Amino acid sequence: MNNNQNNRPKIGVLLVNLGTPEGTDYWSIRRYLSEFLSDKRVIELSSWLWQPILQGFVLTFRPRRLGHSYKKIWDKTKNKSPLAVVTQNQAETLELEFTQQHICIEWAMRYGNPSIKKKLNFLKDQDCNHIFVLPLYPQYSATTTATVNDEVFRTLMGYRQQPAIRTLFSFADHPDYIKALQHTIQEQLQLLAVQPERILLSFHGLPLRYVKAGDPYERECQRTAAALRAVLGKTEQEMPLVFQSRFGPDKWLGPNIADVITEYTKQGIQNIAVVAPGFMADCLETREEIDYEYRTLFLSNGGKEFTYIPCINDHPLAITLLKNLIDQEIKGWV
Ligand SMILES: C=CC1=C(C)c2cc3[nH]c(cc4nc(cc5[nH]c(cc1n2)c(C)c5CCC(=O)O)C(CCC(=O)O)=C4C)c(C)c3C=C
Ligand SMILES: [Fe+2]
Ligand SMILES: [Fe+2]
Repeated sequence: MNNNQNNRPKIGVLLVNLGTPEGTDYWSIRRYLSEFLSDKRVIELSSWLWQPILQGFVLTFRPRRLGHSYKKIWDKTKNKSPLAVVTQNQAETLELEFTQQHICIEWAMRYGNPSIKKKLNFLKDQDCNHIFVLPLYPQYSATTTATVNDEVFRTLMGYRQQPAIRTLFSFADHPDYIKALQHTIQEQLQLLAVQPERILLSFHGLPLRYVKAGDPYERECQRTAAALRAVLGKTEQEMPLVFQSRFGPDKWLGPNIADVITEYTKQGIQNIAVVAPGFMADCLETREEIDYEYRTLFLSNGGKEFTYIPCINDHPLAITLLKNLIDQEIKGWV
């Protein structure tokens, strides 16, 4: 029963990230990948074609290989994946910023747990009749932001009394986001005896056909890259935009980070840094793929210094960014 039926808004905020397995064992990873890769926003193929490949081939072999990768980065103290640890920290730290205003801050994962449905039900039980959904993706893509919104509205289909909802398109060049990135980059560079010859801005890739069909993600990444170069005073050559995490046989957005790194080593470039501005939290794609796989690739091809610059995670400037995004979006409700 909603005790808050009058006009007085009670506000809930739901931070949503991608999702991650609950363990490093075969079945935990299989469950997670099966939900993720069955999402038609993510894999745009007919189910007749894709499900037999997914269930028969991908989910037979990939979970075992991924299990080894997740084990390398697993948070052993909390027995959780870093993506879950950081997202929870972000929400809990943010909550402290809003105690005066009685705004409920919750976090959810698009795939796996805690689910969007569970957290929306929780906010409903707290009488939140105004909910701001904040997908933790700085750059919009239908494969990430839109599928969060889909899931939110699918859940609301089961509500007789629906809350007012706001969503966020993106924050690709929001000044507070750029400031948080600028700070983490400069902080890491200050620790280095010799400055890198290149700082790669590495973003999660996307199949090229999605971009050709109208997904604005590539432009969104370019906006972030341009804003970062401007504040750091770097050229495109010094700070190139690259894409990582290719999956499947499709042609993906380029340039691919592995090709760029290999080319650098051929040119005799010996000192590089990599930052992944598209990720709000360190995860498999940064800690394992960049900091381990691409480091190994660079060093084994003759590179000398490889610096991985962490994501903004729960740095105070990341919390300021999230706080300001919330303040900006709930205006008119308070
Ligand atoms: C066609 C497949 C995929 C698309 C499209 C895609 C887009 C996309 N993903 C992220 C962020 C993350 N992806 C992560 C892992 C991951 N991504 C895919 C596939 C696609 N992603 C797979 C199969 C996996 C699992 C790992 C693997 O099998 O290689 C993660 C990390 C999760 C973790 O547990 O740490 C993130 C984060 C974005 C931003 C994006 C679109 C731009
Ligand atoms: Fe700092
Ligand atoms: Fe992905």
